[in-house]
Amino acid sequence: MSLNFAAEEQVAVAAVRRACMLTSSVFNKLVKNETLVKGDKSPVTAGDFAAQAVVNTILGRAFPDDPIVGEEDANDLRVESGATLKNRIVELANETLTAELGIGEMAEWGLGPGQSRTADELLDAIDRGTYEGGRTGRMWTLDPIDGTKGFLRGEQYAVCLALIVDAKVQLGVMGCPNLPVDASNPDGPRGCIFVGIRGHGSKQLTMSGSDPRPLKIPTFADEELNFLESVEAAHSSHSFNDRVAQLLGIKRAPIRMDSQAKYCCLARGDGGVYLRMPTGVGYKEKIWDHASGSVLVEEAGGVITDSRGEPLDFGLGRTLGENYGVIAAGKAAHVKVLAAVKQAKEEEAKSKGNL
Ligand SMILES: Nc1ncnc2c1ncn2[C@@H]1O[C@H](COP(=O)(O)O)[C@@H](O)[C@H]1OP(=O)(O)O
Ligand SMILES: [Mg+2]
Ligand SMILES: [Mg+2]
Ligand SMILES: [Mg+2]
Repeated sequence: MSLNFAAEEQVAVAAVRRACMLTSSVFNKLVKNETLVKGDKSPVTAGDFAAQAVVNTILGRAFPDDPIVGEEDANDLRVESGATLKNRIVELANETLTAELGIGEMAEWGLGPGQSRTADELLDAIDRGTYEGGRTGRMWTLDPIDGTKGFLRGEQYAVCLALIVDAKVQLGVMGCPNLPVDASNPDGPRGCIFVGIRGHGSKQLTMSGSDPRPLKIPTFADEELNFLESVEAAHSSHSFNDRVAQLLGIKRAPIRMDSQAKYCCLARGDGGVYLRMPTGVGYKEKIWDHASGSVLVEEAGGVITDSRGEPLDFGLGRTLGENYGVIAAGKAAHVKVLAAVKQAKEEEAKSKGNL
């Protein structure tokens, strides 16, 4: 029987839950000077930094020897021009770390009333996330807000945390504060946590980490299949997906959603295929954008590969290396989608050759 990572699961769920409390509460209060534009033109908010500070503080206390590959770093907060944003992040992170949640996590992990950290401690916690990754050993990977653009629009985003051991994802935990608990009731209650543990299945929990519901990807009839795809056309090619859908005879419209919430929706059967093809040259997918989603999907009975049918390699460092896209689906659907993707790629290559 494989390890069940019970201690890691407990810590990761607690950390993700606290980070989700933070991001939900900050959303309504964000003001203009609480968002920066990073070097790659993507936005980052006080919520991203503060959520990374909270999760890394908790991981640092519970597993002090584990390195972390996190999306954000504190460089922009250590300079004079970042002082206002830094103060806001310290305030938000401490509000969250000291909250009294009435569960048995608190003293042991340095959480709860009276457990405020200094600004330096919190910036250092953010910078615990600068690990380079690699092929061997244990490491965590964190996206404190995946789908920042969705977060800013008040739509879908996810707090994503995964444990990787020797380049294999063993545990993935995702918090989706805005995701309907039940897709068939889109106006009903929102907010859920998803957990995948290698060899032990996938489940959906409430936002407080209770009431586990096992997840299994259903087998879709061909006419029921549909795509889960990015909202942002710059992140993944909509036109390529349309061609693949056409080749497969798919009639249902795609579900467009930001973030790894798409993997959560795939794992519980809200949609049948996650397809993400590169839009242009240069962008490399990051390990924190796929690690937790990949184990969730696999443990719900699905398959995840690149567009050549090769497994994603989490041992290359902070990125997944050269970008061949991502296909995730239930077993039977994956075979069909992979074949259609190959055909669409051949067509594309031919039409480029003929130009
Ligand atoms: N040019 C890009 N191509 C693909 N993905 C990107 C690009 N820029 C940012 N991302 C990341 O894509 C993910 C969102 O993808 P999706 O389109 O599936 O919602 C996020 O992780 C986002 O980072 P971030 O975590 O900063 O939001
Ligand atoms: Mg980002
Ligand atoms: Mg991301
Ligand atoms: Mg992010």
